[in-house]
Amino acid sequence: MTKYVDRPIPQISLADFDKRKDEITRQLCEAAENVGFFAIIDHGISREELDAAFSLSKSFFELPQNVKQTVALTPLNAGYECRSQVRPSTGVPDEKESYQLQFGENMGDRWISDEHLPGFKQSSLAFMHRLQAVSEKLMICVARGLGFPDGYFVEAHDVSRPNCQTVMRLLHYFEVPKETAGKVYHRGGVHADWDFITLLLQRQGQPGLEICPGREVVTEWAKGHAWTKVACDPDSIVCNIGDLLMSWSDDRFKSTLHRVKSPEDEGDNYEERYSIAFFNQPCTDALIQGPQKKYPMVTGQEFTANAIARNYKALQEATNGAKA
Ligand SMILES: O=C(O)CCC(=O)C(=O)O
Ligand SMILES: [Fe+2]
Repeated sequence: MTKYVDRPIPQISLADFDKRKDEITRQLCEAAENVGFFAIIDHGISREELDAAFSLSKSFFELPQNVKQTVALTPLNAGYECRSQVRPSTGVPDEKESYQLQFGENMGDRWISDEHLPGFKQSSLAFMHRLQAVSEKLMICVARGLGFPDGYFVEAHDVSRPNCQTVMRLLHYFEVPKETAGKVYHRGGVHADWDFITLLLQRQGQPGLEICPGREVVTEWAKGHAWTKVACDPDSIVCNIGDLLMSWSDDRFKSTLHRVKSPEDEGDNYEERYSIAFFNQPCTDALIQGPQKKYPMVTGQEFTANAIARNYKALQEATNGAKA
């Protein structure tokens, strides 16, 4: 049985943003320093827009496998993958499929064609811009909180530039058999995100996301630690700090371990699950260094490459360890 502990996940309203920037900055900094997760409400994206985005996602995942494979995942994190993401924490692929969409040149020819899904690219990009607009509000507050000019992080994540690396990820977790016969079906193994801030959208009645604050446990992938269930409210956007912002804030803001629970305990969600994650990533030439200069300056490209290499190394160690 998993150990659980109730930790409050702060809720932050973005209503009257222009008038309330300083108040929101205070709330956001407190959440980022202590929990690493918070939920935003009054973000301006309507229930209809959210429903439409999930319908679009479903229409993609319902395509035949050979059609989805026409946009197979590239090393630049664009395109479709199925049961291929292996987390260092588990050593086996997550029971899911996902489609990574980017604004910039990394996307190449990985958009599903209009022939298969008319208007998919246009509708997805329009929705990505809506999530970008919400992200930019958070970036302004983070900049204020860290003593940078308001536009500092917005410029570093400018999605109108071809070298932008921001990703919207459509996720579909497969149904898990109720009789697991001892097999653990990992949905989203324990990990921390390596981006700036992640925005996560969930569907009513499709829970599963759990967090484990305490960066010190990262090397053990939170095994044996107490988890907190994140409420599955379709009107709020769950946000978490990623490794990039942790580093860019000289470790003041915490990138938090999280997972999508493997259904195995009483009351777990065994049904299929859809979610949408929006990973704010810097332009490749953005220069990254915190106000106290705790870490050497790196470019956006170097930061992302280092994160991928670190993950790969951890994976090698985990899978070699499992074989030994
Ligand atoms: O689907 C979810 O709820 C979380 C997804 C996630 O953590 C990720 O893709 O990094
Ligand atoms: Fe994540």
